[in-house]
Amino acid sequence: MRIHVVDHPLVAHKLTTLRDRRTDSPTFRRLADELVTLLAYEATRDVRTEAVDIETPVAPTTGVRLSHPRPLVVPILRAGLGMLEGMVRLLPTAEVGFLGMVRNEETLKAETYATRMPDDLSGRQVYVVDPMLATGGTLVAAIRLLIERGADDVTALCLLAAPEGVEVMERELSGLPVTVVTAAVDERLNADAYIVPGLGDAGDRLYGTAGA
Ligand SMILES: O=P(O)(O)OC[C@H]1O[C@H](OP(=O)(O)OP(=O)(O)O)[C@H](O)[C@@H]1O
Ligand SMILES: O=c1cc[nH]c(=O)[nH]1
Ligand SMILES: [Mg+2]
Repeated sequence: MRIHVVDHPLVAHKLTTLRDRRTDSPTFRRLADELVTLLAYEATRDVRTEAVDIETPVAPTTGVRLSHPRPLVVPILRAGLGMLEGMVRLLPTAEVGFLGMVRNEETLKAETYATRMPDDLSGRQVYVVDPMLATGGTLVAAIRLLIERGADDVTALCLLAAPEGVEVMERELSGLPVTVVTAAVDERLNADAYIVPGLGDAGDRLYGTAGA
């Protein structure tokens, strides 16, 4: 497994506002969307392409286009939905699959409540989007499922990661074709397995359900 931390002043600027507890849900959603675009630019560096012959108004030439089979983008519901639009804006021909997963806040185990994507992912490049990599339980389970279905290249885009979660991913997904792209690796997890300093509960902040 490889990890890539996107080190860019615009990413750091937007992430700081995202972390700020005073940032309201509409602004949080907009910033998450903008950050995905910046992360996706890095994350799609190895997206598969093929040569294509075209004619410009001036001359014939050979360019590139995304190759078949199309990449699959998988948001992990609920919070991952906040990253979907930004991702498909950059990869408009991508297919989209869905994984509904929630972390049981007592056991910290990821529970899957919805799966809607192709059964056969043989030879597919997959981009998983989920803002938070905390204990790593959710992403490890999601990526195992994708690889069991045949995906041969999985990139996870996260807004924030905890070092504990990165370590779990490295151990559990060792030797597998997996890359994690994130805007930052924070200090640690707290006793409730929330990322410190983090940004709180990403789903609640995206959808205005804090304290609900
Ligand atoms: O790395 P982990 O310890 O597994 O935690 C990370 C998961 O927690 C959050 O989702 P949550 O369970 O809050 O669900 P939600 O998106 O519906 O709010 C987040 O979006 C990840 O999916
Ligand atoms: O800090 C965290 C940890 C898990 N899920 C979140 O939304 N935030
Ligand atoms: Mg949540």
